[in-house]
Amino acid sequence: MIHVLKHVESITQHRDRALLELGVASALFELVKAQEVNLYKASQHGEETYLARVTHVGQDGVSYSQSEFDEGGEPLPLHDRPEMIASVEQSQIVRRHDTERNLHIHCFPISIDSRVLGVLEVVCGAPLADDDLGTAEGFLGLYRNYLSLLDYSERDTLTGLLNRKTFDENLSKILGHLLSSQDGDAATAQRRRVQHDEGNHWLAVLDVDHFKRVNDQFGHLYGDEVLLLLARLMLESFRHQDRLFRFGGEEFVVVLRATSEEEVATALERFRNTVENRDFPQVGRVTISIGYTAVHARDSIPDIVGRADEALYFAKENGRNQVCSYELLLGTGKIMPRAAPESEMELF
Ligand SMILES: Nc1nc2c(ncn2[C@@H]2O[C@H](COP(=O)(O)OP(=O)(O)OP(=O)(O)O)[C@@H](O)[C@H]2O)c(=O)[nH]1
Repeated sequence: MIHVLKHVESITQHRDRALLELGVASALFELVKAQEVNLYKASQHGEETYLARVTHVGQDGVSYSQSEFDEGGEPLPLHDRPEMIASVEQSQIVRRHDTERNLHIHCFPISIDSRVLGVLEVVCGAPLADDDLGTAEGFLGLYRNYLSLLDYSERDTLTGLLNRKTFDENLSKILGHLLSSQDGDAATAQRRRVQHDEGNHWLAVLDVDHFKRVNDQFGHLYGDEVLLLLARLMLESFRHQDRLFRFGGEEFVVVLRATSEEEVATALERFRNTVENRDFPQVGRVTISIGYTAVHARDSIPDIVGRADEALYFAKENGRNQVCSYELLLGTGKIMPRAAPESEMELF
């Protein structure tokens, strides 16, 4: 009992998803004497659901993805693993005997508010006894509750998008990853490049045009409705690995991964066009302006946001309802380079 409580204490001291997940997997690995425990996260690509392994605890060691932006191992099409399909679709624990390896695989669905978030896989030499099944379910319940709390503190209450606090944390993690893949040894850098082969990171700031007029003409409630609908359109338009934030007011931020500037420009232009052609209830036509920039390893967060803001400011000053790239504006001489900090301070 004391042993179990120690695990609970260690799990609940984390405010970081990856550490929380690692804590749950390690606790189960030890308590039910598993051969390995894996946590898979579900994601949707079109019609197909994929599972990516984000946490692994086994006799060969421990591994986990360190960032929201690190998708972990290669996504696994769900149809390759029938026990996982059954677990996700029927939302119940499914057990399979892998006769080749003589292992018993137990799949526990992880869902919150009937949304399937993933699967916890517990691999053992023998089927789990009722007591151990109870332990696993208990830890899953703890994990789910804790995840809901984390989710609540990370989201903007009006739109449900990620909030400003989460933005700083996420972007710091990305910069940390970029730096370590630049500075690390060649093998690590190569592995990270493979993991990140979906391209570089870009940051876009989106702002509703003349939003004050919407509030003044239709009232604050309709203004809020516009923000809510806009957030929904963002969720529909951008890809699952792009991160969407509400920065406050009528300003939104998207952190995207793309292989080229054209790809980012196309995604943002498509979204601008979607908004322009949408009929917002009562309010009618709404447009947005967007500024974006590339994210580099040695960037600071204020610098990145400052560059995207400068491109946004240019879009606003030059007719609104358009997408502007900081780098393109700079390259064509439409804006001046931003002043470098006067001196670099070192703090000890
Ligand atoms: N309804 C609603 N309005 C908000 C919220 N947060 C900020 N606002 C309003 O958003 C408006 C922002 O106006 P401005 O920054 O002047 O810009 P704008 O009218 O959008 O004009 P441009 O950005 O120059 O195109 C203000 O009227 C704020 O009161 C919110 O959560 N809900």
